[in-house]
Amino acid sequence: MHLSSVKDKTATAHRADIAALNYKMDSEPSFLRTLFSLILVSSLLDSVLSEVDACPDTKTGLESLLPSTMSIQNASIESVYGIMFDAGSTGTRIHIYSFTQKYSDQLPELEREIFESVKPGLSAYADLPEQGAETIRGLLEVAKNAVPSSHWRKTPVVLKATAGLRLLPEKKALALLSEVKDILEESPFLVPDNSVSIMNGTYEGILAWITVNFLTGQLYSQSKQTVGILDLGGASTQITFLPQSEETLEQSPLDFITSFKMFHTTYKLYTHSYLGLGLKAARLATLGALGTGAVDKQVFRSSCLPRNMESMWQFGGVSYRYGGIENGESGFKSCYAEVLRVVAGKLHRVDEMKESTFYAFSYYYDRAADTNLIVCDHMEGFTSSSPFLCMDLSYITALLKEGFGFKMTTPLQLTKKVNNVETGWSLGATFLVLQSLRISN
Ligand SMILES: Nc1ccn([C@@H]2O[C@H](COP(=O)(O)OP(=O)(O)O)[C@@H](O)[C@H]2O)c(=O)n1
Ligand SMILES: [Ca+2]
Repeated sequence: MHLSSVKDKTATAHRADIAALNYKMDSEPSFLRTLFSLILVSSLLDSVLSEVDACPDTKTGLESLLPSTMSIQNASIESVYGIMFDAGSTGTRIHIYSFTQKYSDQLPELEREIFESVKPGLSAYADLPEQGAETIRGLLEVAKNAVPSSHWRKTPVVLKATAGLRLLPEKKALALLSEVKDILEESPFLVPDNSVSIMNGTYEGILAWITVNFLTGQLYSQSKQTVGILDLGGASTQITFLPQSEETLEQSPLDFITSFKMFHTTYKLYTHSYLGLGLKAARLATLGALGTGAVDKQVFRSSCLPRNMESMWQFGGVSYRYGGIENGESGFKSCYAEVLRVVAGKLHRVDEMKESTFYAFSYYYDRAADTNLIVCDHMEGFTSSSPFLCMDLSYITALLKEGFGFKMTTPLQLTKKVNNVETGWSLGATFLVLQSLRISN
């Protein structure tokens, strides 16, 4: 895979700040080393990279979404605000967006995003719904400071939960959502119908695709050379792209192809969310602990962990004991065999995916950015703060290579933000809310 790391810059940037660092992998262990040490190097060389215009054709400045005659600031145009909560399996985040829209037949222009987050996510409060909902209250204060009070009543606030709540028993998930709804209703913001819900995985992928293609200017461009997205969450993972070939449409299960209308255009997208293949769910699957609940005293072991390690780990409100295999196997080869079992036969692929460009974010980005050592074959050096590094990186490699079937030459761009705006489904979801309330086109 060719990897590029995308650096975010100001919203007025006129040129693409995409630094492409291409290289070829030869074997898995060196791939893993090169891949993740490369990302470290890219973050250290931030200032240098921002000067590199490796993809001069890609416009990422928000101004580039509008013709130059329309990007002149007009003080008489009022800002419109939208508040979106992303209740993910590992944390809850608030995104407060402000937009202007000068002409009703044009895309809205994103002025700014304010972002804040808390950990753990709502699903960690499965048995304490009131306490879980309290985490929302603090984030709402951020919104009150960000949105002028004259706009509070007309600014919609919506919370969408993803895989963490999808995996909880329905009763517990509904109790959490009901407490959250009460807190939103106490706020001064506009609370639309169905403002608190568990989002369907299909939407998660489509809305992230809308976000990334909006931010990279593809939705405005006539050529619509869109990019695909790969989102790796804690509990689920999504892939979405706009198929160009008839074969893809023919070879895909019906529920992988969805037509979606936004900004007066209908997009027929390939999208799927794999529940249970998020990074943290994959840890449980690798350890053989998925679906076991809290098993007292049982230690789940893996060759992806340092031999002498034994510790506790919490996910979704459940604690698990885990450790390495003392006097047993350890290192990349055996670890890779373990994670391969987690992805084997679980993912649908089409040939076109290998030829497309994908933006990969969330854990694809975070775990790469965390990496500052050669992993797997040097686990003795692991600190207790990152015991899962070898397992996670091996899983990401297996998922991309053996799961989705990406070739060495498939370009993947690791992103956290584009133009200082978070990648992910929240911005697309906010467009949908504004559209349904007829606040935007
Ligand atoms: N705005 C956001 C939201 C999540 N993330 C990343 O997404 C990963 C966790 O995914 P998640 O908690 O949303 O899990 P899911 O509910 O999507 O499975 C972590 O790597 C987060 O840092 C992000 O980078 N930016
Ligand atoms: Ca997510």
